Amino acid sequence: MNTQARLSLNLVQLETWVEAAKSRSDQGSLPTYIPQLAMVSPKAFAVQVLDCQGNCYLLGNADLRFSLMSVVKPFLLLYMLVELGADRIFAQVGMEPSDYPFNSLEQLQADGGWPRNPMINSGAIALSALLPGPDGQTRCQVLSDWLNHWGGCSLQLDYDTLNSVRSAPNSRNDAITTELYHRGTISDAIAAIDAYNHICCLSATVEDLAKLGMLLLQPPQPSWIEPCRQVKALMMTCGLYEASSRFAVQVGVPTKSGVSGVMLSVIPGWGAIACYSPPLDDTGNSVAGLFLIQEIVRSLNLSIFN
Ligand SMILES: NC(=O)CC[C@H](N)C(=O)O
Repeated sequence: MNTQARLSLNLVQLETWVEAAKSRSDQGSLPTYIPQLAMVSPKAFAVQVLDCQGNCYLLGNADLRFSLMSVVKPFLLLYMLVELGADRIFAQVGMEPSDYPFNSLEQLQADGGWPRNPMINSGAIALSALLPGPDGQTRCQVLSDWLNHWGGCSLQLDYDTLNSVRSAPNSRNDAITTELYHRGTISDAIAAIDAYNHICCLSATVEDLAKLGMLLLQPPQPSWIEPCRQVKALMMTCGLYEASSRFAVQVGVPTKSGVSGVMLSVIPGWGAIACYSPPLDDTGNSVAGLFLIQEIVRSLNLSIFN
């Protein structure tokens, strides 16, 4: 039970926190390994907060579309848990935090080819192998149709970013995929990495993302309650890679980041915070996003551990 009352948001406060967060973004840098992500404006910014009463707070550029990158991972996991069931999925990937960065081959090798969790690249590539369809495009369409239907959002494949991903071979992801294949975790390496690359390049606005967050907070069917709970637990323990534990202690809400600079927090009983600001810290998390979520959560007593 919460001993401290949770407060509601107002736009004036949000503006103050946004300005403070934006001023910190020059401490971060844009990723260069996907050329398209290095071409965006580091000043680009948008945030949408949707609460469980249906109130919506939006600041920044509402029309801005960005690729989900790793923020698609909780939703790939949700699809898998709902459609294939927890037994099948947790035979394919673990539920332990990772000690190494999100694209670590060493972690996968140390674990004998069994991905630590679905929030890192190895885990998401292993789950992409279970999406139905012959190729990445079809598999991505299956996932985006499903999410658009249930989330009431409009995810679209961003071909420019997909072409950019393909233009700069990612030796780490390729090596992870090869390892998964050789250890027998996946049987079709090409379809798995192709599907993974496609789904990371689904694009959204902060509104789309906040709606997806609400899906985790307000499961549309009773059978989704357990999958949604499991996804939120894994966002809390693994969503920010090596920074997950620190963020859980210091802030305390399930959160997922993506290398495009996107962040999503879901706060049971309260609402969702979707934020986009491209400059990243060393772990690959948005500098402004981390700060903004921390300010909102602390100021309004939203930690799930209160
Ligand atoms: N952290 C991320 O967002 C990683 C996603 C990106 N597509 C990659 O594989 O590197």
